[in-house]
Amino acid sequence: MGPYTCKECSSLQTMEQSHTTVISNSLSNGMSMHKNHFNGKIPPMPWFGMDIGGTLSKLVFFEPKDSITAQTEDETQLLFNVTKYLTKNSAYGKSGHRDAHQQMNNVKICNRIGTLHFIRFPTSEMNNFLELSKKKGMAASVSTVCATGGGAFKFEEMFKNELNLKLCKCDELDSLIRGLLFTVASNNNECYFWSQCTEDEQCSTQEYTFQYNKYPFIVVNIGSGVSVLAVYGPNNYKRISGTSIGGGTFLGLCSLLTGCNTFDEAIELAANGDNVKVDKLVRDIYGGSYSRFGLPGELVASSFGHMNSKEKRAQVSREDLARATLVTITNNIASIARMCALNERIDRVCFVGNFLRVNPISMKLLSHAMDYWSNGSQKAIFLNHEGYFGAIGCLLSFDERFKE
Ligand SMILES: Nc1ncnc2c1ncn2[C@@H]1O[C@H](COP(=O)(O)OP(=O)(O)OP(=O)(O)O)[C@@H](O)[C@H]1O
Ligand SMILES: CC(C)(CO)[C@@H](O)C(=O)NCCC(=O)O
Repeated sequence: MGPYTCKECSSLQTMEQSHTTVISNSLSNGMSMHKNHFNGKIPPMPWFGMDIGGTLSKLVFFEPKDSITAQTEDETQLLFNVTKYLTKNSAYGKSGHRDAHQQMNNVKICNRIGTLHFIRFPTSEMNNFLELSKKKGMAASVSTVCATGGGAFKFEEMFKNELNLKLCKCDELDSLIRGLLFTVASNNNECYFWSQCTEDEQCSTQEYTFQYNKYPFIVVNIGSGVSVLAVYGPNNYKRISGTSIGGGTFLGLCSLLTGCNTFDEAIELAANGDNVKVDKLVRDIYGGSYSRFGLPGELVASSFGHMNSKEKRAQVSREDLARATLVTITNNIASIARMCALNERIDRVCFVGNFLRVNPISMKLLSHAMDYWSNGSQKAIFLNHEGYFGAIGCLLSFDERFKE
């Protein structure tokens, strides 16, 4: 992960030519931060980081809360208008949402103290987002947007043509790791795990003190598709595996099988269904467990294995099908994560990505699978800002640009 991942941003490149002062590091994870004084100024606000994914676009907005005033009256007014629009609403247009519960206070970026606001909208609504940005004056007020995810490449021309905005492109996995390390370093209560996941009633979340400055660890990013990374240091990671069977697959298959229209609806259906009516279990084949190889009777032997029977098909509900789809996708991800962790000899596995949004069923399944098959040696860790690390890391790379 190089310091200059946003190489294409010409305005920032110009800024770099002015003199740079090293400031103290607000991250204690080894990523040193520097402040560039281009004529004594840092880039004009508002500051955004954007992660344009295959399904969802994530926008992180930095609202300054310190007493440092803007350089010009125009800047103050523009910032005021944008801040008011973004922070006084929690819905934007038809499909934009602000996740107020994830708001991060007292964050230090570019030596400014402020609040991070988290907004998401479907990437398929990009046209409407650009229209709204124009209408609300956001585009006019912003000089630079750091963007990551595949969409930073796919929509680059569109941003230029529609908003006259040049995207400062950052790599999505660099941004993910940078954002994750920063967030964990900034929030003591960012990480948690699920304990006692075999007993559904007793299964609950517990805060996890993640020693983020201790390496290595695995990151499994479950977005539309899945990327598995092994992180060996703040600037040292590799993408060790991936699968196309991810969050997009769950939503796609679930929509086909149940006719549901949204992710939240799919999860709600799954919460009220039973996969045992759809899946063939070990006990359906053995009459009990296959003890010789440690396969309990309740284990799914064959996902959707009952669905070849017309009789069984007549007995399943939409809820059962949604549950079976969720269990199938999640178990497959758990298997890949386990094998990766084993191969790399790493025991801490962080699961992130918006597939885990409002999705305790998958988190419990992942936790149980990691724990059970590793005899307790591998640990599944979850983070509160699940799907926003790419966008956070992207905003930070704005800051990182000011390295000497
Ligand atoms: N409101 C939502 N709308 C659509 N999908 C959602 C929503 N909330 C959660 N999801 C789930 O999150 C997944 C997208 O996650 P995420 O935003 O992390 O990935 P992405 O950046 O869009 O994808 P990729 O990284 O593969 O390009 C969806 O495939 C779906 O399973
Ligand atoms: C293509 C990306 C990296 C886009 O975020 C993601 O969707 C992904 O990792 N998909 C899985 C691709 C694979 O390894 O099979």
